[in-house]
Amino acid sequence: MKIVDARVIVTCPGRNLVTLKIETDEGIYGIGDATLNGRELAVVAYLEEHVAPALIGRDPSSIEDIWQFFYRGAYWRRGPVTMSAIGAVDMALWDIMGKAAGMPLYKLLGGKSRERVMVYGHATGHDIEGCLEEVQRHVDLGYRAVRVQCGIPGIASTYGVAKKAGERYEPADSSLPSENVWSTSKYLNHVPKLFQAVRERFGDDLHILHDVHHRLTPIEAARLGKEVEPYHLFWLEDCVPAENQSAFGLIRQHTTTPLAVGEVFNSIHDCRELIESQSIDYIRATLTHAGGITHVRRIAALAELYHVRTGFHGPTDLSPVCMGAALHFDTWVPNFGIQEHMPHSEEIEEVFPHAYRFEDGHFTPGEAPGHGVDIDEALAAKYPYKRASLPVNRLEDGTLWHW
Ligand SMILES: O=C(O)[C@H](O)[C@@H](O)[C@H](O)[C@H](O)CO
Ligand SMILES: [Mg+2]
Repeated sequence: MKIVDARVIVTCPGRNLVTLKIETDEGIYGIGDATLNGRELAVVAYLEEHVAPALIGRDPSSIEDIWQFFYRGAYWRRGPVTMSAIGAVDMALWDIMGKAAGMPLYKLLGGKSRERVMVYGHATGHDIEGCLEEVQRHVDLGYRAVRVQCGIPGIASTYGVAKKAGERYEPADSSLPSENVWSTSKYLNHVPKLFQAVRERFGDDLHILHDVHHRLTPIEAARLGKEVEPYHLFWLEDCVPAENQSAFGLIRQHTTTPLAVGEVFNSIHDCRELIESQSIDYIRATLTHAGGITHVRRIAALAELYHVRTGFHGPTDLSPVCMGAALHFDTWVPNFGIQEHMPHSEEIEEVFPHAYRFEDGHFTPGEAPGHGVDIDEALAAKYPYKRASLPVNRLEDGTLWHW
């Protein structure tokens, strides 16, 4: 089998999504997700100019060699643009090989380690009461695990809070970056009350997750972790920016609240120190942004040695193609923890028909060969690209902060 074509499809059914389609001389094709929220066209250019032409004529079953070719061969290693491009190629090749073998991807990877994949949903509200209503809605839908994010009194807008109750939270909300305001002290004074209220209303069994979105310093994160210990969070996510990985050691010394990190990581080298020092409990690097299945399974294998489990990033800015492939990976990977799930809009679901199904707080990847996600190109073409940027964040005195 030989690759005869590789094309990039950009569509915006409510948000920009980038898909790589690789076709073979045997009529089998595979697709991969290459979406990098707010920087989509950088990956498109990388794929079109530097990757697609070099794929033509190759044997799609040489997945490892093709991965190494684009990783080592670029000379300029790592980084979100390069690794998202490689991730899309890799996902599409595994899809092709699954289709050629007539097997769902999870079987190619080594078969089922579990019957179904637990996911967490997103409950957001402007205040604690609004948040509790949203948690209730998720519990009614069957979710066993819910991420809770609520507005902070005295701060006009904050990460993770949808504009209206029940609406999807889409951070890339304007053409150029919008500006949010942040106050660490207001946040730290308020947020423990949210978890207390969720526990009081929903009891001990519901898994509660929370995303700090990189905003604290290590000692502040340590304080938060300690204060919320009585509410037994499933995890506290991205409590500090992770460039300084040894900082997690300080947080760890102070708290037993489990820590999750890694949605912005794109290589095993970003994860290594955190995993080897056992400073984290869940690793969030996922297939699109971290070089596809071939690379992320190395990360998962390293993590397994240190009792770290997977908790893949799964916002709407990753397309159903990544979600489908991730659900196969989650079904197979021995050290699975949880999978993030932010439902895509109906328009997006129509553009990307898929075999995966939600039931009772869990997903199954389906039995279709490959990753089981397709793209309706004619429909995709009806939604042209629209520039959208992620916000920036400033402290109340105007200092630019982490968003
Ligand atoms: O935990 C999450 O799902 C993430 O933090 C997202 O909400 C990011 O903000 C988004 O992916 C940026 O593009
Ligand atoms: Mg996050």
